[in-house]
Amino acid sequence: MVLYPVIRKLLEKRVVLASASPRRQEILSNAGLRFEVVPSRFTEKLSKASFPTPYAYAMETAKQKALEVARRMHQKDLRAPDIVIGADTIVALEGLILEKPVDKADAHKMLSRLNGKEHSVFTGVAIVHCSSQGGKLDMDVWEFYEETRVRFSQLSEELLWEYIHSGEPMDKAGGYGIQALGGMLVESIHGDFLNVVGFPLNRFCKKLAELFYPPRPEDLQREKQDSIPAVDTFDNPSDVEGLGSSQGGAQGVRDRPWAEGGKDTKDAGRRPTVESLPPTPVVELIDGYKVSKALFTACKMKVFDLLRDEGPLSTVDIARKIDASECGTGHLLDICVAFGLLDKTDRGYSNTDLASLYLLSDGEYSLHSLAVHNNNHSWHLYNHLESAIREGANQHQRALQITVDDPFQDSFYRNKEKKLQFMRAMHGLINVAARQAATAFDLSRFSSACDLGGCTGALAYQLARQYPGLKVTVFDLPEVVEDAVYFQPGGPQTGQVSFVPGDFFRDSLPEADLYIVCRILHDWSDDKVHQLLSRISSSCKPGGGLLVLEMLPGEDKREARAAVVQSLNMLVQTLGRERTLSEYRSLLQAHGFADVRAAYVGSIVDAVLATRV
Ligand SMILES: Cc1cn([C@H]2C[C@H](O)[C@@H](COP(=O)(O)OP(=O)(O)OP(=O)(O)O)O2)c(=O)[nH]c1=O
Repeated sequence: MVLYPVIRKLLEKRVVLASASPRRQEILSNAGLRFEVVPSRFTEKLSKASFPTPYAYAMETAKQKALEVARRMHQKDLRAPDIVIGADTIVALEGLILEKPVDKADAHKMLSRLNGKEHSVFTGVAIVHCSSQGGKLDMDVWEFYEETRVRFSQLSEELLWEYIHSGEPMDKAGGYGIQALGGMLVESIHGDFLNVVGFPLNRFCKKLAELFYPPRPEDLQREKQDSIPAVDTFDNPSDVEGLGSSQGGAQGVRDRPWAEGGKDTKDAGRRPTVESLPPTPVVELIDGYKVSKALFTACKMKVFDLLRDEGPLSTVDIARKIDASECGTGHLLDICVAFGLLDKTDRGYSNTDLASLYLLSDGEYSLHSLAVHNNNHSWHLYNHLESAIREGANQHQRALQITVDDPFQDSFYRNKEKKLQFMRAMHGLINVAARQAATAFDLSRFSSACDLGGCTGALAYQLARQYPGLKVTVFDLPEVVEDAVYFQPGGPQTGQVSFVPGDFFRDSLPEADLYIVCRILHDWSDDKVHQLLSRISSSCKPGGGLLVLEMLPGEDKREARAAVVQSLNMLVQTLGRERTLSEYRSLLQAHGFADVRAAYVGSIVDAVLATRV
């Protein structure tokens, strides 16, 4: 039986499971999927320390497993499969990632760690859609993860060893198999059981549904928010052709790279009525600014730092320490709990993992300064959004009484304090995206790179970490370079990175095999972008590369929410806008670059790589 038409859609495709795991094979074939099994040869050796979260590591490993198989099959057959599915399951406990034990002693170490405690099992899944033209392989990747919480009973040493001697732990993440003898170790589980066994089938079906079929308004009403749409939602004779039909899918639509939103002729002209539309999304949209402002305020008042240093704390204690009213503090804390930033127990409030990772003022992936910058700067500009829309121009003059020819020199860097705030904000943001940006393409053929407008060097250090043979020059304004030293991380890669002060519109660019512009082109008007590209093009040798890291909105601008929001932000704050892949392709080709390729890697930047002819 094929339960879901989304699975049935895949029956028409050549689908490959890039996994040797017998559990994954069983789960997918039980669901009615037909596929070939080609185990991946990707060795699971990514540096765990370079990932902000355990699930980011699992997703990247899953992606690399699938990409390896797609490339190998394409090379061998000159015909890649249509779809390659990769997965990686890990166990995470107190910031530690546990994979398969290497021997019995290792299994014992892992099981002892898990003993009597709750841990998370994450499975990262990558669905790679392949197409080839003229022998060249194009791949779009769709990634997601699922988390299941599992609690172990308190187990005796004797029982642990007996279990280890059964041999079951050896090929399983965390050293146990919940589906067999290991089930006896487990006291409770919260979440998808199959996710623990190696494949989150339910979430997989939902993802496929998202990729193929945009929901219709009446379906939103009929289904629970997070449910798999009912069969008749899909069984529509005018539905999309399937994965293979969306030529260059990810180029056009990123959130659903392979769907053809709005093409469903049966729905054309249908209007949602008040009775059929759930009001919640609109109310949530209206309330969005209240939540943002609460988050900014909690950051500004350093609530998360306080709880890291002294938590758990009660409302009264927090109010006293942040010098605020008890009633106001209570509201602020409640909002943080409701949005998953704080936990509340009998002992008081404490940071969740999310807050510890992103909202402390000094964490590696801290977005604290970004929140403060939004509060202190962007917020004022957005008060004049209507004027920005009417005039099609930024609002520095109205909001801050500043005439802006150059948003950086005239506004963001207008005094030392503002400059450092902006640098800190960008540093956190780029750090979060840097790993995915650095590995979106294999850059190992380049021996030198120049990151134009590379600010604190966040991307440069990550590139150095990923490519030990690469020398990276960060080229930025003198006032930025003078303070970049405050952001230098420790570690051997610092020797690969150097800073050169200069203005990329005026001064000669450092020599490099690869030029990089990360979130730079979107700041500028088309004229300025042409100027800059022309300067890069003159400096770049034939065969050299240009890597553009920007968000890529869908061609029809309805998709890729984060990108369209960011484009609006560019209007309000700068002289530029986000551009689509085809716009970048034309720009790059006009300046002597060819072989323009795109990788859709994340919500902060996507990547476009081109070669100088
Ligand atoms: C926690 C747990 C994991 N596992 C398994 C699922 C995965 O097969 C394995 C984790 O290893 P993975 O590296 O995710 O997968 P794999 O090596 O088996 O296969 P491949 O890399 O070729 O895709 O652990 C269970 O079977 N039961 C469990 O309870």
